[in-house]
Amino acid sequence: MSQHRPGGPNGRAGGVPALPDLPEATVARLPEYLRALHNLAEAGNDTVSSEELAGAAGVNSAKLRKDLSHLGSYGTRGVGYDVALLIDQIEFTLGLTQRRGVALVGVGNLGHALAGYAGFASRGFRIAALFDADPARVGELINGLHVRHISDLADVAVAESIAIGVIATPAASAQDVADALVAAGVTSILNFAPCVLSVPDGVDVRKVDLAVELQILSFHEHRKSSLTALPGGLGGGPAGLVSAAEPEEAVGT
Ligand SMILES: NC(=O)c1ccc[n+]([C@@H]2O[C@H](COP(=O)([O-])OP(=O)(O)OC[C@H]3O[C@@H](n4cnc5c(N)ncnc54)[C@H](O)[C@@H]3O)[C@@H](O)[C@H]2O)c1
Repeated sequence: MSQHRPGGPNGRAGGVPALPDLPEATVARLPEYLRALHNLAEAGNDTVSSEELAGAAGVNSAKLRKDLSHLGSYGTRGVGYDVALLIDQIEFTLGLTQRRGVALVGVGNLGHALAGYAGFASRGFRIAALFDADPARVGELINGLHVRHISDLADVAVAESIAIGVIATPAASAQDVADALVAAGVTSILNFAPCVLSVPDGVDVRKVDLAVELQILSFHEHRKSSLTALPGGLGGGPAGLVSAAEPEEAVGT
């Protein structure tokens, strides 16, 4: 994933007290902690040690303690963290205590799968509107929502308090869709189209591209095979290739 965040999160919350800024890598790990905490709560755990929670979230415990200290959460020596309290703190920090309306634009192969996914609601998101430009798709009922024409976006965005727009159109249309979302007052965009979007300051864009993830894994496969092919194994290989590779944990932290 990549992120473009020109404006930063502070100072534009419109009446809501400004949250402390957090390192981007910490923000990216908070949802993992939250998922692990919900699992622990469902299994009947009231408290959790930093080691247990770190293991469940797949990070090291020192990093977890540092991340949670940004939230003012330090746990209790010998007891650990209060699971319910930590869930509240992370949900508050991530802004999940307020349900945010999501509009999905582009209801083709990918859009259908996203629109039909029940997991968003259980994690705090309501898909409130579906849009497409193809008249043949308009009116189709998916998961209780009728697909609307993209020309209705501005009106529906206001009526449904849309906060986040998801773009699942071909790349060629994605910038137009982003412009329409921004014009409709949407300030957060999740872009599945394989292209870079240009947006004004104050609009956050996150990009999801599974092909990029596969290409990164391909690089690691390629690198592993180049290392094992060398006499002596690790430490060899083309110098630039080996020195350019950093452990995933070290990136952006
Ligand atoms: N990020 C990922 O991992 C990932 C995975 C698969 C597909 N994709 C991307 O997702 C996008 C959608 O893929 P798909 O297979 O669902 O394509 P698709 O052709 O099946 O669906 C695209 C839909 O967008 C609609 N559309 C086109 N222009 C529009 C506009 N201006 N406004 C509203 N709707 C518009 C089309 O009518 C169509 O229904 C593509 O950009 C594709 O490259 C990304």
